[in-house]
Formats: sequence, structure tokens, C-alpha cells
Amino acid sequence: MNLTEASAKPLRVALLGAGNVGSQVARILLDDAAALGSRAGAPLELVGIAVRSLDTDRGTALPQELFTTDAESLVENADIVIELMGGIEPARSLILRAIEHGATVVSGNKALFAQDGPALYEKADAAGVQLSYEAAVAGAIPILRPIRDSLSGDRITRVLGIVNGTTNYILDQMDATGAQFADALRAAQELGYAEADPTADVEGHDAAAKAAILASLSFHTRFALENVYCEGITQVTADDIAAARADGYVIKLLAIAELLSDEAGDPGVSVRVHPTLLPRDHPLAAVHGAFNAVFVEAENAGELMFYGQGAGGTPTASAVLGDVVSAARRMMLGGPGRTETTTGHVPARSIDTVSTSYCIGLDVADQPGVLARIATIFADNAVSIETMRQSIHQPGPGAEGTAELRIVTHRATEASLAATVKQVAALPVINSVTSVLRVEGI
Ligand SMILES: NC(=O)c1ccc[n+]([C@@H]2O[C@H](COP(=O)([O-])OP(=O)(O)OC[C@H]3O[C@@H](n4cnc5c(N)ncnc54)[C@H](O)[C@@H]3O)[C@@H](O)[C@H]2O)c1
Ligand SMILES: N[C@@H](CCO)C(=O)O
Ligand code: NA
Repeated sequence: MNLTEASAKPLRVALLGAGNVGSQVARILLDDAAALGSRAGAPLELVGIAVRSLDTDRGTALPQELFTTDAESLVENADIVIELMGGIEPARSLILRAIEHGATVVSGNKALFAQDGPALYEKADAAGVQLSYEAAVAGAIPILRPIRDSLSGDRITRVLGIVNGTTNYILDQMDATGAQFADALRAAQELGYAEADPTADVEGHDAAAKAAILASLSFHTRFALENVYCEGITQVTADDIAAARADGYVIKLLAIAELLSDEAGDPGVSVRVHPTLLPRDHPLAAVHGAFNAVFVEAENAGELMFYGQGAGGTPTASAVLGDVVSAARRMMLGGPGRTETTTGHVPARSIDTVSTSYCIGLDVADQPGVLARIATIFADNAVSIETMRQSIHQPGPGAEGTAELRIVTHRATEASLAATVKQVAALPVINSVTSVLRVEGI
């Protein structure tokens, strides 16, 4: 730190929550105080850490005297408040209180920002304070700042990526080692990737919150959670993964936000999260473990890919501290700068209007004419077939044979695909529809 920085008044930093991420943020703030202060332009002084109880054994890594259960007093006496408690309340009230007291806020809380982001930015703008949350989407990967700042001179048309580490870890383990869902989930929890309630991860809600944030920043329009079509991975079976592998695909939980035109040429945005088949040579198929990757397509920049650790205490702490140092720099220079803009006014599109490829798995009777009857239904609904693979299951003596069909379609709308599957399922020669998965990257 040079003389000017050393003589600058320290910025008082309050931390709310000392879990996986909060404990790492505290450690780095203390261990790297000199370097961080030098980059910020003023010392960053950690003045307290709000926890639920002082009786919890937290070891000796952090000084005991920093812990307090009085989060409100801590917030009211801070220049920078870092919220890492998660959940909606009391995080929301404490952030609002920090803003009222003129403090800059840094958070990693995607659930809160997907639900209340615009209201919070408005309050922050009115109070002239900064609000940043890079850690909320794709952990350590710088993705919100590039979208908000670096691409602010371009027009984003599509964002597509793997934004949940827990589900990527689970699907990857199931694909690579044949692990059971429950065992892979437990490992992801032990590694600190999962949310406090892992339902948010496996049901796709965490990815949906991130998709809403990505869509809002990319299209300068407020997209809330209710605008996101969401399917998690709890219905993905080991058989689906094995069948995908046999066909040269991998299953990933993708978050997609894309600008579409309707028949009249009017723009709209589809935001969706669902398990998706990707060809094994697609770049996103090579994203393993808890890593995340996000493709951004912009009119002038073309295709950009952001890749890195999407979860875990220490990587996520890096994104939090990046926001803290950057906010501190601006505080030292004066003025919060401009935060989000919501002047795009592009409507949200329902999933029924989206057009994509599908892979449909069918268990059918092995009889003459079955393929022709299925193909007729596809043709009647204008759903064009790209590939069809059939494997015959040899029957035991006296039993009737069955066949497994895997049909990959060209792009079709959700509505026409749904009608096709319904009519095919009703054919007497169909034993069951074993899976319907969307396909990207073909
Ligand atoms: N773990 C990750 O990989 C990761 C990555 C990106 C973003 N995030 C986000 O960061 C935030 C924190 O995640 P985490 O993994 O550290 O969660 P965590 O559950 O490990 O930690 C949260 C901590 O906050 C404490 N807390 C909750 N309510 C409190 C209250 N009222 N007063 C005081 N303390 C309270 C909890 O006791 C817990 O120790 C969440 O919003 C999460 O979505 C986490
Ligand atoms: N639970 C989240 C943490 C990172 O936001 C995940 O698994 O990706
Ligand atoms: Na990030």
C-alpha cells in the first residue's frame, strides 16, 4: 500500500453469514488485507461477521471477537455490506437497511436478486449506492460484469449455459462412473456446491433464478422467475443417460435465454431451464464436475464462452471480493456509476412457442407397420424426423418381441411436439414413452 492509500480512512466492511462462501470471504479479507487495500485505494477493515449463534464451533481460523448475532447494528455502521446468508428474509431487509444507511452492498444471493432485483436496484439508485452480485451467477466466472459493462455497446441475442454446479456434478458422475443420483448429490453437498436446501439445485430453481438474472441483464428488461420455464433433473434416469451415451449425446441441465421473433417479426425472449441432450463433441459436453460454462452470442462480438468454477466456497469468494474491491475503488473515486438498465421492454415468450429439436424414446411392439404408423403421426403434426434408431429386445419363448425406438427430430415447436407425443402414446402398439428430451447443438 502506498502512503496515500495507507492514510485513507479505512472502509468498514460488514459480513452477513459465515457459511461455505462467507467464511472464505472473511479469511481472504484478513489474509490478503494489504493487497486488497492497495487495489481498493483504502484499507478494507472487516468490522464484524453476523452469525445465527455464537455457540457454534467455528474453529480458530477467524477471530472470535468478530462474530455477532446483531446483524442490524453491524449493517448500520458499515461502508460496505457483504450479504452471504442466502434466502429471501432477513437478507432482503438487511440489504434495504444497508442501502438506507448509504452502504454499498455486495451479495451472492441469486434467489433474492431473481425475485426482487429491480426493486433493490431502484432503491440503490435513489440512494446513490452500488449494488453488485457477480457471485450469484456461475460462481467464480466473471459473467455479470462482462454482460453489464463489456457488452454494453453490443446487442446480445442468446445466452446458453451450464449455471448450476451441483446438477452438473451429479449428471457428470452418473455419466462417467454410473453413480446413483443420491450418492452423487451427497458428494456435491459435502463439497459445498449445493444450496442449503438442495431441492433448489435438483429441481432447477437455482438455475432458473440465474437464468432470470442473465436474461434481465442481457435484454435490459425485467424477467422474473415466473417468466422462466423450469424442469430439473429429478426425472432423468440412469437409463436416459445410458441411452444418450449410446447415441453419442450427453445430458446437461442448460439455462437458455434467447431473443426470438414471432410470425409478425415482433421480438420476444424465451427463458428456460431443462435437461438437454448435447452431442458429445459440443464444447459444453466437456464441462465436467461442478464447473460452469456460459455462451453469450452478440450481434457484433459473435460467440463468446466463459468457463470456470461455478460453485464452492473459495472460488465464489473470489467473485465476491472482486465486487468488493471494485465497489471500494468507485467509492474512493466518488459516485456509484450507473447500475442496471431496464429500458428494453421485450416481452417474455411462453415455452409453447419455442422451437427446438427433441429426442423421443419409445418402447413399442415389434410388429409390421409400427414404424409407419408412428411416422404418419409425426408427419401429420409437421414434426420432421432427423434420425431413428431401433434396437430389438429378443423375447423369451412364447412372448411377443418389443423394440426400443430413439427418434431425434428436426426443430419443431413445443406445441406440435406435445401433440405428436400424445397421439403416439395412444397407439395400441406403444408400450410406453420412455423419455422426451430437448436437444441443442445439432
Ligand atoms: N456455495 C456456493 O458454491 C455458492 C456459489 C454462488 C453463490 N452462492 C450463494 O451465496 C450465499 C451463501 O451460500 P453458502 O453456500 O455460503 O451457504 P451456507 O448455507 O453455507 O451459508 C449461509 C450461512 O448464513 C447463515 N445465516 C442464515 N441466516 C442467517 C441470519 N439470519 N443471521 C446470521 N446468519 C445467518 C447460516 O447459518 C449459514 O452459516 C447464498 O445466497 C448462495 O446461493 C453460493
Ligand atoms: N448451488 C449452486 C451454487 C452456485 O451458485 C450450484 O450448485 O451451482
Ligand atoms: Na459469477
